[in-house]
Amino acid sequence: MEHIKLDIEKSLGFVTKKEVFKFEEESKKHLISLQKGTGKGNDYVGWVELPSQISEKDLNDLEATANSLKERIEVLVVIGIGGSYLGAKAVNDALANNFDHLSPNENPIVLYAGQNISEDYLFELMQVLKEVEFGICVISKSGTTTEPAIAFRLLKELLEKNVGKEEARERIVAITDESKGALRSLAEQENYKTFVISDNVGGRYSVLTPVGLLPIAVAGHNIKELVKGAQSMQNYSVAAAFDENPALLYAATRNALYAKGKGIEILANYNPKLHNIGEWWKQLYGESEGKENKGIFPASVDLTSDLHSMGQYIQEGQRNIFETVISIAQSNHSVLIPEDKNNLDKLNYLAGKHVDQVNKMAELGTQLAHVDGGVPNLRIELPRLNEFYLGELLYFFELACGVSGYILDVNPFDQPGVEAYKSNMFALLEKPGFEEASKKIKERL
Ligand SMILES: O=P(O)(O)OC[C@H]1O[C@](O)(CO)[C@@H](O)[C@@H]1O
Repeated sequence: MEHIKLDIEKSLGFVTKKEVFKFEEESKKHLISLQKGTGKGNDYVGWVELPSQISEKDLNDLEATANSLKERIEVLVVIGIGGSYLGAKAVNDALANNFDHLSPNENPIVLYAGQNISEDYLFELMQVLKEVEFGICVISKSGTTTEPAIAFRLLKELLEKNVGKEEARERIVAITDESKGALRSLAEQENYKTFVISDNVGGRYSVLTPVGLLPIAVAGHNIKELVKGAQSMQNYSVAAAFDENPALLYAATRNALYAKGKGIEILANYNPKLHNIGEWWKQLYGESEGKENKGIFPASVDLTSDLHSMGQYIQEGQRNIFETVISIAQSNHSVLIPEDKNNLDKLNYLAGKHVDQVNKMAELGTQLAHVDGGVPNLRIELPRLNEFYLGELLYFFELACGVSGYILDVNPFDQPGVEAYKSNMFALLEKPGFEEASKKIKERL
């Protein structure tokens, strides 16, 4: 069976193999702590065994809910922020036709809300939703996050106005905690279909729970294959030797590079469908590792597009970065560059070649240039862009993140720093309970 592969060869001029392999025993130990739940943040390691625990029945239930929504709606609005929407968006965008919005297929279009507090965004979204049959999948683990709560209040009201309370109830699904939070109470009171996010799975590790799987199923993608891919990577990661174990090797190499002053990691792709894999990955690694004044800063670029904007910096800016390239071995479609008898554009030397051959040479040329410019390169290769290998990729990144966070000696499963902006915002908005903080913050203005 073919798996996704990690190649660290082009980072070895910057760290030695010995410096990477120094983490071999430690990373194996951390893998066991994750599996046994004996490390930091062990209340939140439910995702480690999750792929193998998802049952056929769970998947059938999700598909049945997706199908019943599909019968009623043209558009599904996924309301959520952070881990409550990034995984679904990453997978949906990776698998969708780039131009689905211009030639709709039999599946509903998935839109997103609650991931910002922009009045213009919500106004324009509601204008669109007035004219279409829509449903809502509202997702919040805590059930109390302000951004999605505002969006849900507005869109629920609009939906009830459009189709009446009874029909709206059939079109709303809530995914939240089993018993706690405002969303749970609301869902129970309104009698919505609900799915549970387990207590032991944090938002950014939740893409393989209903949080990711339901919106992915509604968009028409094969969630069984996605889960199968994650299971395959779960099984492989337990058994593979260190030098063939992508998750352990990735965790070790990035920590070896970090120890050499490489404090920024840029995740690069050569296929625009992977843009939101980068966004998902940034939350996963940023929230997991950026704490106690430590952590690699996760950034991302879409290439070759960003070679014409960020390329200059990557090539010649501060030498504190390394790059991890996601490459798809074989494209899903075939386009050949045609011969042109006038050859005014001087492109005939490419005639007969696949566009992807050019893309691959751009990738290789860039990788060599960046290495020459002092940027260590790692390369992750997916045989194809499909549900199975995306499932492998997602689980690979999650597992590597847990191990990497433990090597860094932080709790990769909390995010205490996110509260700071929330408390200030609540104080500024004079939320009940924040009277003291309100007074104090206003003195600073
Ligand atoms: O699902 P919730 O509880 O609304 O949280 C959304 C996001 O907010 C955070 O708690 C903080 O950003 C993330 O960890 C999480 O993914």
